[in-house]
Amino acid sequence: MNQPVLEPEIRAERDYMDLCRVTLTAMREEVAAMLATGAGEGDAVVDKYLNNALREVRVRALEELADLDDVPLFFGRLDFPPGEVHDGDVVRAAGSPTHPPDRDLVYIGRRGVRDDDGEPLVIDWRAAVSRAFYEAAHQDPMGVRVRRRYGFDTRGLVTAYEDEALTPRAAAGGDGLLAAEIERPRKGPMRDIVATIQPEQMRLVRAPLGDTVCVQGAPGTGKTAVGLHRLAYLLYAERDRLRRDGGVAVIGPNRAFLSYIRNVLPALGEVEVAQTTIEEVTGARLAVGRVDEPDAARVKGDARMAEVVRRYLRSRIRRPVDGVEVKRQNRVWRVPVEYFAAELDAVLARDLDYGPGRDLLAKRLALRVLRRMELSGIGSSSVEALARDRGIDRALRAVWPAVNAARVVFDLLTDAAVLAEAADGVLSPDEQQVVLRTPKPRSVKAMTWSSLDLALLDEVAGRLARPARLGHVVVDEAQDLSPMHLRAIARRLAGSCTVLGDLAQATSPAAVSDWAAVLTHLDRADGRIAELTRGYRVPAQIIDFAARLLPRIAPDLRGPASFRSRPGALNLEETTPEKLAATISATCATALVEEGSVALIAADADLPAIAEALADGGFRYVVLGDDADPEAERLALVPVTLAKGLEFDTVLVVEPSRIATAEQRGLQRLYVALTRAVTTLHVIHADPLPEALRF
Ligand SMILES: Nc1ncnc2c1ncn2[C@@H]1O[C@H](COP(=O)(O)OP(=O)(O)OP(=O)(O)O)[C@@H](O)[C@H]1O
Repeated sequence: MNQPVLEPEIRAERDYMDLCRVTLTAMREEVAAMLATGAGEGDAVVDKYLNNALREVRVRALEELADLDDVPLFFGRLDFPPGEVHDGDVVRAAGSPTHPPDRDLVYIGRRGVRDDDGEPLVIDWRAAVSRAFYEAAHQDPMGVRVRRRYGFDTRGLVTAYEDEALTPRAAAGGDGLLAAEIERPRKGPMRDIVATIQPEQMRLVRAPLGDTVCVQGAPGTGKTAVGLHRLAYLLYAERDRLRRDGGVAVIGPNRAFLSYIRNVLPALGEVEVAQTTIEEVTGARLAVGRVDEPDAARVKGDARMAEVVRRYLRSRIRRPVDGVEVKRQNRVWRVPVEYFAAELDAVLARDLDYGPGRDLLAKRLALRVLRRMELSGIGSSSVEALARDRGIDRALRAVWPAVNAARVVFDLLTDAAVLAEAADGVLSPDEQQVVLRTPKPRSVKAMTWSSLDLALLDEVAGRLARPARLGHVVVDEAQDLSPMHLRAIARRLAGSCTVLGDLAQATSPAAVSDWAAVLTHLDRADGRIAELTRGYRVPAQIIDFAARLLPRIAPDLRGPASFRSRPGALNLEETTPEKLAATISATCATALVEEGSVALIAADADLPAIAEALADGGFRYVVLGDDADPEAERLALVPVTLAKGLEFDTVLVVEPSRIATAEQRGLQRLYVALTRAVTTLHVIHADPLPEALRF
């Protein structure tokens, strides 16, 4: 229900926002002063560690209290009958616009703001009382009488508000501010959506920490937004536990995407989240230098490769032919070969991974020596020290050699005999052939690595030593991960995860094509699969056009029901090869007149020529994937392989048929490209459109 704009009311709300900002600044200054003066710290020597910990907490608090000028400190208000909500949530601080005796007001914002006396000015959107802001409905008002949403200008100043009376008889409120928020021209990285999270999204955001949730959703249904907000919610609700379990991380498809989402969590006050890619997780600092052919990718990404690795490592273990000799205290202590063999059998019976098995064998041999020493009255050594003795090390090298993960992968992928021995009965001869690297790189150092090689490397490394664990992981664009990638994530999961993706956008040949299987590879088969069906980003005219590809790429999926309709949003511009460059230039020029971000998406191979033509025409742009700052120019040239997860106000997709034929899953790639636009899509082509798109 739209209220006429009452100037005094808006002024009062602005004043209140100012008060909140001043209070936040004071909170921050107080922490900064304590940090500077060392207030509360103990003795510099005796309490060194405690002091350091206190300083770390204060530095983090400062980061969390960072104030972004154009981000409003509250975005909603709930009006309850007096006495209805917990006293500590109600705004009573001096300076609040009204202290009406007939109602309790609760302001909702990105983080809680309290005055000197601890009285709340703004309640965090994740607090229990805030739930009603998102979920109160006419059928179930949750005690709320009026829900107020605010509109802001680009500087974060209140310019409007929308009140919704939540009485059973009232008509449903309009979606005016939601539509305005979505259509607000894009500038820079992704924004948070706390002010307008929808009930179906909020149910996923607030899923308990123990729940693994897998969200399938068409383009623009808010999967990424839901994943990031769930992380913020979990950190609010279970921060200590998540810290204890190793922290949290977001795994995204590439650096361009991570750069795009980088501000969302900090804007919500969450600065402790690692944002990374699967290649960074698995790569042990090795970079990706090549892409596998589809046939090779399918085999390398298959979970059977884990068995190949296991067998290879097992084959390195040999029976002992000599006993063990340890020199200590001027004497030689011996473990006869038959006892050595017995220890080996005992360790093998435990079926441990390669690294822990090796450590255990060393310890058991050391214990045997130690017992002999103790029987002789010489017991000055520890098991740990003895396990590192040169004699034990020599014996282990002959029986259970230490291995290097990169070397193992190199041997498996470059030596047909080594692979055949490990993969016999697991991979067919054809499959073995397809993963072998020819010509063979000269050395491990000379090897270039694909994303799937790195997943293999991680599988080996994971059997040598357990990687650091994480309390919760959000995996975005998960439809592209292979079983081997998913195993690498599972290895690091101490708790649950949030899996986000769209099977229709799966472009990787090694991708798992159903969510139940994804959850099984993640070792979270009991995870819940949910679907988001309302599309927020893409207007109906564009999504309906793109959805023509669905029968070919994902026959079981439907396009989203778009939240918005924009007549004129879709423009098909057919031209001739001679006029293609001119058409592109003219469309870019028109698009740049409007406010907001503009992207040109084309097949990777076509982009350099298009870029050159645009440069000749005097256009300034950034090419995504270069080191250049993606926000340096309004026009971005996007190689289609980097478009996933991104969005722009206006998008030009150039020569769809060339995108469709550039790779095996080219139609899926095209579906991604066609669904990046928030307001307008221009499809520019001289070649005929792919058949599925023709009218
Ligand atoms: N409740 C909401 N309020 C405001 N904006 C929203 C809401 N939900 C989604 N959006 C906006 O819709 C756009 C798409 O969201 P998001 O990128 O999370 O979708 P996605 O499902 O991950 O898409 P893709 O499959 O293309 O990666 C973003 O601009 C996001 O801010």
